[in-house]
Amino acid sequence: MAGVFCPLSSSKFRSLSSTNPTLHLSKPHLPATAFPCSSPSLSKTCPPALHPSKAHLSSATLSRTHKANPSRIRALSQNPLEEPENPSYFCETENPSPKSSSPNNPSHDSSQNPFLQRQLVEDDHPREECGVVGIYGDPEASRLCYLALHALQHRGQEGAGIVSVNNNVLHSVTGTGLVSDVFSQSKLAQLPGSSAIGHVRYSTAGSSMLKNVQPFVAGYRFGSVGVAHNGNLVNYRTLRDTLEDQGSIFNTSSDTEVVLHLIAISKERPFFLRIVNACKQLEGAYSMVFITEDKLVAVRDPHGFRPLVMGRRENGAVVFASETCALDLIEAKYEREVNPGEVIIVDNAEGVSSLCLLPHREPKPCVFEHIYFSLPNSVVFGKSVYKSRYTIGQILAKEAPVECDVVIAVPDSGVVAALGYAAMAGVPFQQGLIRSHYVGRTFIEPSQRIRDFGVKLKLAPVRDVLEGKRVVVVDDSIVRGTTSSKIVRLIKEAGAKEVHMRIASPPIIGSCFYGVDTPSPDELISNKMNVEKVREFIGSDSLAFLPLESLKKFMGGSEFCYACFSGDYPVPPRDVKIKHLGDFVDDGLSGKVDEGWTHAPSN
Ligand SMILES: O=P(O)(O)OC[C@H]1O[C@H](OP(=O)(O)OP(=O)(O)O)[C@H](O)[C@@H]1O
Ligand SMILES: NC(=O)CC[C@H](N)C(=O)O
Repeated sequence: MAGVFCPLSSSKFRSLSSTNPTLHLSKPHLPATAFPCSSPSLSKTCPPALHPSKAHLSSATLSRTHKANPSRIRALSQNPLEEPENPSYFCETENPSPKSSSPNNPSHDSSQNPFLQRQLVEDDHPREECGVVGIYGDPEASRLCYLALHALQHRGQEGAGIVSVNNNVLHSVTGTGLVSDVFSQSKLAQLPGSSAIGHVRYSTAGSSMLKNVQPFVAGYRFGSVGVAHNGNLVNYRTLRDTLEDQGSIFNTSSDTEVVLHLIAISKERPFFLRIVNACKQLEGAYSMVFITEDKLVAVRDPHGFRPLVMGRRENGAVVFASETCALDLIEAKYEREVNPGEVIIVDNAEGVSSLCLLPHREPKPCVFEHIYFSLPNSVVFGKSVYKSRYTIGQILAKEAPVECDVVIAVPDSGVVAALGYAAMAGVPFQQGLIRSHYVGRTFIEPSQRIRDFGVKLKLAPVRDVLEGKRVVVVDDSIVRGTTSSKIVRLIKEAGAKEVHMRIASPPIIGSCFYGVDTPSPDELISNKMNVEKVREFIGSDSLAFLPLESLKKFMGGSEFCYACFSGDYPVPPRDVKIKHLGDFVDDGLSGKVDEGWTHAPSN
């Protein structure tokens, strides 16, 4: 087994292969990786003990459902992504004229526009992803997990859950809604123990039902395992079909469940090699934390699409989280990222062991984390999100200048880029839109006749800032175009003389298959229209996007995934997006049963 395990250069990490004679490693040739394997000096960090005894499984609230005949699941194919008609990034009207809510302006009147009409009845934003957390060696593990999930709430609002381990028993509480909806003092009291994992969910595979809320817990031959996953598996359907052919029965319609089945059927010993064995069969994005009776394991896929960081509390407790903002909240010091393709095992016997067991591929972290998803106070992929957004705003001001009196942001995610834009343009930044923090993200507009009600409820214009002004409005992205069109109208109604939209990312032309629930390509406005047509649609006097080349240059070239802007997918999306595979039984929460048919993209 020489050369298989690669301890990192930090002396805190050690190679299991060289020091643990009890391991029975039956796989002779695990792939070599490019991680630093230089440090011969190894030491252990041992968090407080867990008590070994017989394993049991205790799941608190999840009621399992059953799946019917897989042959009824339709195979789907997706059209190749189209190039947008015009690849230019900047567009303005020669003669800016107000395009307010006048019904005479067809380009801006949603009732005349089938594209917009469809959007009005749907949630019209890029969906968040998911957030994961894992804590080992703290007597307050589940409470810390709960706090960390609050810090990660922006990554998923459909459901939340925590699994803790106490006396070799796994305890689980999961529920739909926000972290504050799911957990109470009494629920947290049901989660004793010094290790725990947690999850906030925005679904990418499997609908928004209680049964799909993570972490999942399963019993297998030698014990129990819980998993929390951020990402999306592009070969999920194929794996599930194969497993079902072999007799596996699935409890959920989430892609994540295949991981547990693959672990259960693996013949590898010890446990972490089962995880490695399972992960080798996965394609796509996964930043995952696993919990067992005596271990916490963190894994990141070989491309490192999704973030995952490691930190440590003063008492030595080891913490993993999707973003550093979660570490900050629970006073864990950021140590480093979990590297792409790395498996980190934390247990009482060995402390922290870092293994490079998955094939090493070109890193492709998601650039959209820096543009939209992560909080600005986080360090993601080793870079400050705040700095990225600020610099992107500055670049945008250089690339797409316009005469203006004031720069405002679409809160929240446009704020930092707007600050950068204003600083570079030498124009005051002002709060021209006030956001209500009491409106949930799942707000549904009541009817088309009062179609701006939703955006007005969330964003209120400040007339004092806008009246008679030439206004630059900075937002992070345009997905379907509905937010921008409504905002332009609001700002014009508040008396702005001109409205110039500046978007701190390139046009989005492709769906994400790696954990972001973006709409299908036919719903992405920049996939259907060139910049001038998008400008007409949103009704602004000018519109400019950040050029993709400028973004790449700033982020450092091809070391990121830009698939949503370029259509170049580092891992080919083999299966189409499947939100409802296996949803044959309603758990009474989603209010709909789709009889198991997958939802085909309309193009
Ligand atoms: O083109 P659309 O389909 O309308 O989607 C784009 C909008 O959605 C996001 O905002 P979100 O409402 O998620 O708020 P946030 O900025 O607070 O994250 C994003 O910041 C854009 O404003
Ligand atoms: N957004 C995500 O990371 C989702 C994780 C997983 N694919 C799910 O749908 O639950």
